[in-house]
Amino acid sequence: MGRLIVIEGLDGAGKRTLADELVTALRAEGASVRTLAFPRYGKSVHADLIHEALHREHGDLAESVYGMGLLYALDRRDAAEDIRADLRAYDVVLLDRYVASNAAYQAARLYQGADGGVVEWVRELEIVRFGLPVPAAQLLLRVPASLAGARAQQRAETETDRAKDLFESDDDLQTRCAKVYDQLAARSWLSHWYTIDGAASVDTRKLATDLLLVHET
Ligand SMILES: Nc1ncnc2c1ncn2[C@@H]1O[C@H](COP(=O)(O)OP(=O)(O)O)[C@@H](O)[C@H]1O
Ligand SMILES: Cc1cn([C@H]2C[C@H](O)[C@@H](COP(=O)(O)OP(=O)(O)O)O2)c(=O)[nH]c1=O
Repeated sequence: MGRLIVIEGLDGAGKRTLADELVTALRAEGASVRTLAFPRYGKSVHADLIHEALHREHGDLAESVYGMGLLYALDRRDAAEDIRADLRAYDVVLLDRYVASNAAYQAARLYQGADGGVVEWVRELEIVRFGLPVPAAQLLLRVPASLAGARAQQRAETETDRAKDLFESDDDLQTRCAKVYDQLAARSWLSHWYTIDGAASVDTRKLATDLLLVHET
């Protein structure tokens, strides 16, 4: 069995960039790696509905914290068998966002902390009820909300189809979300968290060797 490793952080933190660099570093160490990003836009009807709701379609759907949380969870539920198969076939399954994104964002939307009701609702729904695999380790790519916002803004201006969505446009939400992520990491929510300073340059070679020492899932 391989290791399920998750990258978490704010919109624009640099998760996708880190994932790309980490794949290269892990392969250089001889590991086989499979990557997947949530939400699975273009592959899951739930993810496509999320995208549309975050771009102001589907009436008041995006206003419902639990409704949106459920769509994210259903997208992952549909991917659970594939993740389990990948864990049997690869040394590392690297995910760009996973269950903790749902915990952090929905808690932030409700002005709750990591000890609040919605974080436990996410755990109960996704881990207990849907039986999603628990990550071997979670990486919090930590950057100030202002820097993540600036990077997301730059990306929106330079890449097509990356106009900021409802969550990305809400600076206060991102600031609260950063706090919930810190709390989840401090509580080792679901598993151990590595905190990475995303404002500095990341030593992906060292990170890769550390991750290969993590117990298999
Ligand atoms: N370490 C970094 N320094 C400067 N810019 C970065 C860094 N990491 C990512 N970026 C840029 O910031 C933007 C957001 O990065 P991305 O990896 O897409 O973030 P995320 O996946 O967390 O939303 C992209 O335009 C990317 O090129
Ligand atoms: C995966 C996931 C994302 N989110 C949020 C985080 C982001 O603000 C938003 C979209 O995810 P994101 O991966 O940032 O997509 P994009 O490619 O559009 O930047 O959804 C949740 O609230 N719960 C989840 O389970």
